[in-house]
Amino acid sequence: MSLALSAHLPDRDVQLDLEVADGETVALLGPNGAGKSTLLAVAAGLLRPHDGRVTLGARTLTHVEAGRTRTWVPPHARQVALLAQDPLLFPHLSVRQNIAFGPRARGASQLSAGAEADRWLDRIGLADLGERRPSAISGGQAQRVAVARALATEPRLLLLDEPMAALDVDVTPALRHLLREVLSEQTVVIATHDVLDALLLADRVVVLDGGRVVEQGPTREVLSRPRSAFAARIAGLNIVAGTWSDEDGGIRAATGVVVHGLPHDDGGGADRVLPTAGTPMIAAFRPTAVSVFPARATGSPRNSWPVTVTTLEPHGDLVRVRAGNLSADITPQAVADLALAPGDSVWLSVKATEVDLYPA
Ligand SMILES: Nc1ncnc2c1ncn2[C@@H]1O[C@H](COP(=O)(O)OP(=O)(O)OP(=O)(O)O)[C@@H](O)[C@H]1O
Repeated sequence: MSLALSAHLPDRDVQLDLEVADGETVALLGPNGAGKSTLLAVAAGLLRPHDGRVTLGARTLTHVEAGRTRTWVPPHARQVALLAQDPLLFPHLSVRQNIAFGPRARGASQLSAGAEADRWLDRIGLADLGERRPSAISGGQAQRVAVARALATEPRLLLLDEPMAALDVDVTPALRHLLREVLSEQTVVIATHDVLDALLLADRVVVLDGGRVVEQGPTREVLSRPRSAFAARIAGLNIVAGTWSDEDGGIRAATGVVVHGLPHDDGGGADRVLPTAGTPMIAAFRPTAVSVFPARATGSPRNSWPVTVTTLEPHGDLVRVRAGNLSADITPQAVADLALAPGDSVWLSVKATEVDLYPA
């Protein structure tokens, strides 16, 4: 079922708008406090907006105007399943009974609800553990059971709130694999911090920040050409926003910094068309393309900016040097040669050919 949601919650300074097509999986990305959980709670009927509407297919689930409720379907009658970080299984029921609970509540006979639970146990690879209590299985297994229990209710919309967050990293691949398999025919909204969830599970990502949608699009497009600071961070790219300047042959940021690069053009080739002056654009480049120098770099067409080092942190085999919003990944040897430390004044340098420029 397609979802359309619009919600204004002035007490949280939140205005959220989201549309999800039938069968689509959308990942909600954003920093803490961006509004991801609020959006899921509004969709699930756990939170009433001051103004807003939630429709699933042709059915209105929530309709509130200036605090006055016009339509309100309670959570249990929405055919919406919400799966939280904590699997919240019924502790006094067996794993199998937990899964059979939804079909039973919908009026299925004990026999057919049990058969449905057995199919799910098989599908999640836990056929041997059906008679155990939730306290006698692992956290990763419990989360699989929670997925099965949610889907056994045949929801028209599935909401996942950071489903991997409480799990050990070694069990997340198995759960992600299961989700990828079972989510394909569902309409799903998944709130996550994790770029892998977005890449492996979602058709589209919606980036929230400060209670608003700041960016959205197909997952690959957003991660390869991010426009918001958060999407750039999870895509592992530096971005600088500015406007095209003919005279600089690059973009000029509000801070006065000029970034030279290759303007994106769809055709490619010799007759590339330069952007019009003043066009808002983003410059993106990888931290591994950035070098750190004690003085201004010269030589091949380069960008070179004076910065102050804020932090140094390990990043794989390299060291990530952060300077404000910009990062450079350099070798530990280079850090030692430069005797780098936070507070140092250095120059960051990146070749223009390493910088991708595209419309903001
Ligand atoms: N129970 C609450 N009462 C009042 N304000 C709240 C409540 N929960 C969240 N907020 C506020 O609503 C805004 C959105 O928060 P929300 O929890 O939806 O963000 P989030 O993206 O889910 O963050 P996180 O990743 O930390 O869970 C924030 O400004 C937050 O402080």
